[in-house]
Amino acid sequence: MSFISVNKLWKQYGDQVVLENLNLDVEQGEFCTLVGASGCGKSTFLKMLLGQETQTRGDLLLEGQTFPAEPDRNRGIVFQRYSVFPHLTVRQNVLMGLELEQRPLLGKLFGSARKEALEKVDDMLARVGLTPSANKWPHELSGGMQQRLAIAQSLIMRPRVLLLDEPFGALDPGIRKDMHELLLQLWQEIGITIFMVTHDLHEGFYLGTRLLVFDKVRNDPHDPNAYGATITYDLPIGQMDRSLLQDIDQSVTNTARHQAA
Ligand SMILES: Nc1ncnc2c1ncn2[C@@H]1O[C@H](COP(=O)(O)OP(=O)(O)OP(=O)(O)O)[C@@H](O)[C@H]1O
Repeated sequence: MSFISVNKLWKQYGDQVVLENLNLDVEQGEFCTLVGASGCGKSTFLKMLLGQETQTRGDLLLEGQTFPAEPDRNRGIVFQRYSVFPHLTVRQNVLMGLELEQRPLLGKLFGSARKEALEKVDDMLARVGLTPSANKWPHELSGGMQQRLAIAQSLIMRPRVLLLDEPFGALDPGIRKDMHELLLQLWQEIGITIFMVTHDLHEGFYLGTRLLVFDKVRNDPHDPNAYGATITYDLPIGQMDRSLLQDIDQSVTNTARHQAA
């Protein structure tokens, strides 16, 4: 049995078919990168993995069981735009998840429970290089630091699956590179399963162990909503040659042009 199984999965919004017939088996610890033309349903797929959206048809299974219909601690997500709380310091931002989990009503920990939680928080801040900024407010951080905080906030909950929706899309190239190294290091240390959407095929190729290409194989010019995207390539990275990368780039660009027409 696979860690995550996707069987004949479809997603429709009204008359619009967004995703059609997705089939996928993912093992624990895999790092899947998702690429595809804008509007091909990559974020929608992440939302289904998160439990924020439900499929129209088909199965989405976590260890053979239907995915929980609500976001829970199994899954953490980081978006392109910073999702941290502006009124909490860096340390409080990371602590909050633990407090809400252990004291859902009060949202506060005391005594030894708080001390223990703060040790975990400080360890996580050290991992993402934010120890010197622990008492700062989010607005005092750079974009890269805010994304590191968002990642720390997700990872402190020890999710089994980390979902990343273009997490580095808004960052400068130099900072992006640093974030790549940090993410690879955390992924190796923690052994978490990652799904990451990116617009940058080369980023997807560099970071993942497996590249999933979302694309439309069917197009009706008179009814652009009639068909959805599916997974057209599912490739173990490392066994791919440059010409295949160019083919994928071309195919994704063609779909983007179709959609824009
Ligand atoms: N809640 C919703 N209600 C109706 N339509 C939606 C909803 N969410 C997404 N869509 C539509 O589903 C399609 C896929 O959107 P989605 O955001 O998943 O694409 P994407 O591949 O992630 O795009 P991008 O790369 O631009 O972020 C789009 O046409 C979008 O308008």
